Amino acid sequence: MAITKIHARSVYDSRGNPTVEVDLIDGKGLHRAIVPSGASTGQHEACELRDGDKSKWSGKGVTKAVQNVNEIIGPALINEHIDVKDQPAVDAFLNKLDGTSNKTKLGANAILGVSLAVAKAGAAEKGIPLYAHVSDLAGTKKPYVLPVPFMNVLNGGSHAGGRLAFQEFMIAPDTAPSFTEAMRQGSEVYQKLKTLAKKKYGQSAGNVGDEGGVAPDIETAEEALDLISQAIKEAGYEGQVKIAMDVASSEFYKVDAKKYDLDFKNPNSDPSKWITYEQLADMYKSLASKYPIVSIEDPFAEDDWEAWSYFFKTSDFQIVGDDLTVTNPIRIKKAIETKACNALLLKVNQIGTLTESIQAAKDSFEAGWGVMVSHRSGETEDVTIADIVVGLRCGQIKTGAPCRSERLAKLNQILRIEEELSSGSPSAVLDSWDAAEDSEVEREKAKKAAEVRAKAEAEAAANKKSKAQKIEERRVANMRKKEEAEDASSSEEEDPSLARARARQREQDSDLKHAEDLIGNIGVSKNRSDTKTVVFTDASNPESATDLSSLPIFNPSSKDQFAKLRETLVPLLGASSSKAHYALFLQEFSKQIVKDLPSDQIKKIASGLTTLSNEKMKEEKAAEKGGKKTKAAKSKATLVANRDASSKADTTSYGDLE
Ligand SMILES: C=C(OP(=O)(O)O)C(=O)O
Repeated sequence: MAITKIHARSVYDSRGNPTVEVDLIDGKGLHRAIVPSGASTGQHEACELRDGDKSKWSGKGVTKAVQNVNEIIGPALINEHIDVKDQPAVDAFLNKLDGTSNKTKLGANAILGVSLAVAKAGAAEKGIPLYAHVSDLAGTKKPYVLPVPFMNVLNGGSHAGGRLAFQEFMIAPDTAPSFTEAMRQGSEVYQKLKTLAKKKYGQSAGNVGDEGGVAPDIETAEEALDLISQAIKEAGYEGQVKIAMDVASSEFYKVDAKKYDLDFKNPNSDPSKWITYEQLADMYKSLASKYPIVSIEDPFAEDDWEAWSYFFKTSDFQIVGDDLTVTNPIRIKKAIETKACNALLLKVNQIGTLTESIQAAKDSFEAGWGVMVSHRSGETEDVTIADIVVGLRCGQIKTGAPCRSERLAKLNQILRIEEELSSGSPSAVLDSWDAAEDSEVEREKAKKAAEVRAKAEAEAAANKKSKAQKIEERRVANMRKKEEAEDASSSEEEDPSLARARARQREQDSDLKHAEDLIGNIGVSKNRSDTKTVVFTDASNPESATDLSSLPIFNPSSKDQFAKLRETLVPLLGASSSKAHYALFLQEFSKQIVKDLPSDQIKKIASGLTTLSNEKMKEEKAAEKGGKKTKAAKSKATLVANRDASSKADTTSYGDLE
């Protein structure tokens, strides 16, 4: 469909600064994109063209970039007649038109606005959602992966006042069973945090920073992490909601001294307190040993490569490159080669076109890295990154706190996508710390597990059959005995009806005995209508029958009594955990013992099992791989939904919990 018009204008971002908005019109209608803008920008980012005229908007005007779209890019692109579905051709044309390596001639903000508007036009022409179009462009696997939202709930650094040097403290609800549920957990923790911050630091601590997080005037990372940990605990998500940090350390790196200044917002900062990268690395490790930190972004400055490689060698969590890699395939290549980090922060405006952003993600995946799609601190109502994170199957997004509409716009869009993909039912977490590219491995694992399960079930069925056969054999043998007995009694001239009754009784006794031998020695109460009575009979001493239900241990009512019951049963049952049929036994057992509970209680139990399973899987993976890739995989979260014909969420891995 031919583009008939491309028009740009200057609008405002969430900080009240001008930014570029592009409208593209074709036969399908209007397709609009608005460009975001960073504050802690990396030196190596593509050029954001600002007017620089201090008399207007303090030099932040974008009238030149707008003009470039309206007078150069728009007419040239319309004239070129490139198919809007062919994003690589469009973006290659835009780059050629600019002709510089960093988009300094036309401006990355001008180019990106057009690139994203074209992507929306391409999706509209195909009649599919933008995330599906992005997925087609990138050639990503299915099922789709909904991301874990890394929510920046406490703002510091260049995004807030106060003395705190580290820029972002995020919560990651990575064990939630769906994106919807992750949002609930995040929002509950956030509200708790706000209350706690105000209580501890006064009313103004509830004021929010650029990305919607609270911004109390605190000085150290420990203080921030203590506050967040307490909020997680009070919200009831201890052990479930994790923490991530974006240190944005380029902001406080002293290039000449080669040191980091944690007091960088103080104009009279004391140079004797600036620290080396080794000291900063020790600080991160010590924090990670105290708090559930799963991911650290920009721990070192953008060109302090030595520090990155040093840290990567000796740490065990996700290390994300932002200012270091700037979504630029050349810098990503260098980071891969020097083993500087294991995840990419993907910001579309750092590189300036959708095609190059897709390439950056693909290069990262290929190296076994994680990819976290990111907003900028200066944002707008544009939600394109929500579709990009789903289309690229990254599994992680950071787009601020669950507060301020420019942040929630993206999160709300993912809620809509989740609803669309799962037709209204919550999609399942297949593996909350599994990387998107690892899902293949997981599927293989699940297939193997299903085969093992099927084999065990077949064996169990075969065993059952042979027991039934044995009982039948016994029955036939008894019949024979009965006939012999009848023959004998008739020879003794016994009353035939008496002889038959005696033989029948013998047969019944014999059947019961054999059934006990075969099935085990737990007998069901003779009073079958009272299901609570359970009689245990010792096979070696049939006279000694015990009514288990009469024992006080099996009749608990207080918390302590239930604890006692648990302490008694867990080691008794757990002693068989290595046996072949234990897992099968537990599947049925757990279903039966919860079936009378209300659904919300069952859900809680299932969620506890999911958390346990995720932790186990992490351990297993770490044991299996034992190497660097595990770090990235550990910190990648996936909420997976399947866009098949029925649009149902893929919950296959939860079969066992159903
Ligand atoms: C989102 C961030 O902030 P900014 O947009 O200011 O770079 C970041 O540093 O990751």
